Amino acid sequence: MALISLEQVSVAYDNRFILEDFNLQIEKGKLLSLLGPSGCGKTTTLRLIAGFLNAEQGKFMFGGKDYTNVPVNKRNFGFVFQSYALFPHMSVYDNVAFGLRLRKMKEAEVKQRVTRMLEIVSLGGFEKRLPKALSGGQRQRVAIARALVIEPDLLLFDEPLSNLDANLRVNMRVEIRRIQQELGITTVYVSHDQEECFSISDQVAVMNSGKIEQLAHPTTIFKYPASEYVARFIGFGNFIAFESRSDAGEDIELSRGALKFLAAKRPNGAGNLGMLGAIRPDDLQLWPSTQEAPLSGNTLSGRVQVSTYLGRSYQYEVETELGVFTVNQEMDVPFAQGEQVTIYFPKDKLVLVQ
Ligand SMILES: Nc1ncnc2c1ncn2[C@@H]1O[C@H](COP(=O)(O)OP(=O)(O)OP(=O)(O)O)[C@@H](O)[C@H]1O
Repeated sequence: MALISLEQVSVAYDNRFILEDFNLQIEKGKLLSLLGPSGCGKTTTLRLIAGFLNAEQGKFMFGGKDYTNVPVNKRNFGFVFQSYALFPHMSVYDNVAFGLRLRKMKEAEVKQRVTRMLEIVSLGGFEKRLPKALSGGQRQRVAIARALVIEPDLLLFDEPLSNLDANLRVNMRVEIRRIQQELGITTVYVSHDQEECFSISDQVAVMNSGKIEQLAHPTTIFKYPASEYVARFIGFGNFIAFESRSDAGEDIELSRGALKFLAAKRPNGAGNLGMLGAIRPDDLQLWPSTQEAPLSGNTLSGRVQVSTYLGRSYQYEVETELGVFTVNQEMDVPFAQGEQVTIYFPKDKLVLVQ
């Protein structure tokens, strides 16, 4: 049974629905991310779960109990926000101890818990420091320790890493995942950063205008986006609108005018619905048109319009009779502008979406 269940929830601001008939289930001990562009309703969903916001309609079930009208202070949930919101005049120790003292816990136990939690977030020895004497990453770890020390039934993160620089973000997300798994704590994590969500989640819910477009394991979303929206959001930069499709054993035969293409069926037989083909720029390869592509698969003739150097690879904009394709390719000797090329892509990299 799911630990969290949002059932047919609707939330409106100023008579405008932000979430409508919204459903979401999360299993105990899992980390689920809400991923989507700015304004799609991620924070609203999190605030609803936290209890900062009331739904117009629908139910929020937690551990089999109706939590819809349970006030914030009666929900034993921990929060970590984008701005760490530490108490500036309190030491690291007192910041972390705050929630326990509020619960009137005995000082001996407070000490035991705070010490253990500071060890978990690798801040043992920092007890007496004030927040202003800490780095951004250390402050965020104090915020995480403060949220965890109350042993919450649920942990809620809202863009917790967006104020940190790139290297620290990567380290911190590993840290968050490690702590979450070590303590087996159910977590909802909001971010608009795809890589961040994919790297730490058991499940990712991709949101679009207050609806979940796809909810699945990160690898499933990465390989098999369910819709054009999800495909675009996670970097499938090339699309072909097919005119016909037919079953051909292991494959699906597709056509657009006189051009024929093949898509591999998905291993579990599911998905690959629709007539719109999506391919990542990294999954296309270019060959000089004078050479034959060495592998069997899909090909399309084109001409290099623009070539840009990305460091590890080159990015090409290639003009074809089906529009402009973006190709990322690692190579020592790049294709020149105006060069005639063949675009090649294997059938298992062509994904059909709706
Ligand atoms: N208090 C409010 N009053 C009116 N409209 C609001 C309020 N809070 C949010 N909204 C609107 O609700 C929509 C969803 O906002 P929400 O904060 O949930 O988006 P988000 O996906 O978290 O975006 P971001 O990544 O920018 O934080 C937006 O269009 C926003 O303008």
